[in-house]
Amino acid sequence: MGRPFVFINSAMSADGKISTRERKQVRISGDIDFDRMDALRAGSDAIMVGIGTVLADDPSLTVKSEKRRAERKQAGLEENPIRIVIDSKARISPDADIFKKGKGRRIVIVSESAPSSKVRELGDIATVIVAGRDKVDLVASMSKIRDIGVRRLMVEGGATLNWGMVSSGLVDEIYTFVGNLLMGGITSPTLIDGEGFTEEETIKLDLMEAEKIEEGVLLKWKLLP
Ligand SMILES: NC(=O)C1=CN([C@@H]2O[C@H](COP(=O)(O)OP(=O)(O)OC[C@H]3O[C@@H](n4cnc5c(N)ncnc54)[C@H](OP(=O)(O)O)[C@@H]3O)[C@@H](O)[C@H]2O)C=CC1
Ligand SMILES: Nc1nc(O)c(N)c(N[C@@H]2O[C@H](COP(=O)(O)O)[C@@H](O)[C@H]2O)n1
Repeated sequence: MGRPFVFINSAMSADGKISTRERKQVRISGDIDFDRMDALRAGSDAIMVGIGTVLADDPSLTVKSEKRRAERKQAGLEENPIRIVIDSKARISPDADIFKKGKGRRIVIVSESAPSSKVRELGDIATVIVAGRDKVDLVASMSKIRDIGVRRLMVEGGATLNWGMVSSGLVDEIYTFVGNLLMGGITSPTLIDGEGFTEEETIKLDLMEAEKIEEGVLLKWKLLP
């Protein structure tokens, strides 16, 4: 029981947006920050994203460095951490890059409302976990993935999943690279969307680190209880 250590890693514009109003992947990080992200991936047991990110970006979530993949293999691990998608209605395509690129286990977490034919189809290429009735229950999901050995979980967004995780009290640390650009837009996704907190509910943070990287800054925050 319990849950893994959970951290969110994200890149955002100076005005707090993680993508533009087109909701497609935007290069915010430079090479150094992408490499830092790759090291975080390689050091995690699993990487998790929401279905919104899969539909928008079609990420592979693989470890890009050959050296890091080799080090994982030497340590008796799969080349890539487990890749997890939160997808209540099983909307992910079997042709998604998460399934096609790189070796390693894939998990799709669906709700009871997912069509059973699609769940069966996904069962051929991934482990399907059911948690929640209409929407994925994130608290139950964390417990289930902890039970299968995930101790360190990297969450790579997007905005709605970040909200779900933070508002459920499931996040320990947040790392944000703030890039030197402005995106604007009332509909552009921010680091954390969802319904938002009231003033009393806001979550206080402890700044662990602030480092200038290329033309931006990396901020590492710990969430306070
Ligand atoms: N700059 C960066 O670092 C990053 C940017 N992005 C950007 O973020 C955007 C995507 O974000 P967004 O559209 O918010 O999508 P998300 O990736 O956050 O996925 C959200 C979806 O997850 C599903 N979900 C299921 N259960 C839950 C739950 N309990 N809580 C929250 N979500 C749940 C919902 O779909 P359903 O009901 O169907 O299950 C929901 O719509 C894209 O524009 C992408 O480019 C993404 C990652 C990193
Ligand atoms: N750290 C970071 N910086 C950026 O500038 C970004 N746009 C992102 N996006 C994330 O990276 C995923 C792509 O992963 P693959 O290269 O396909 O493995 C994307 O889906 C976002 O999660 N991250």
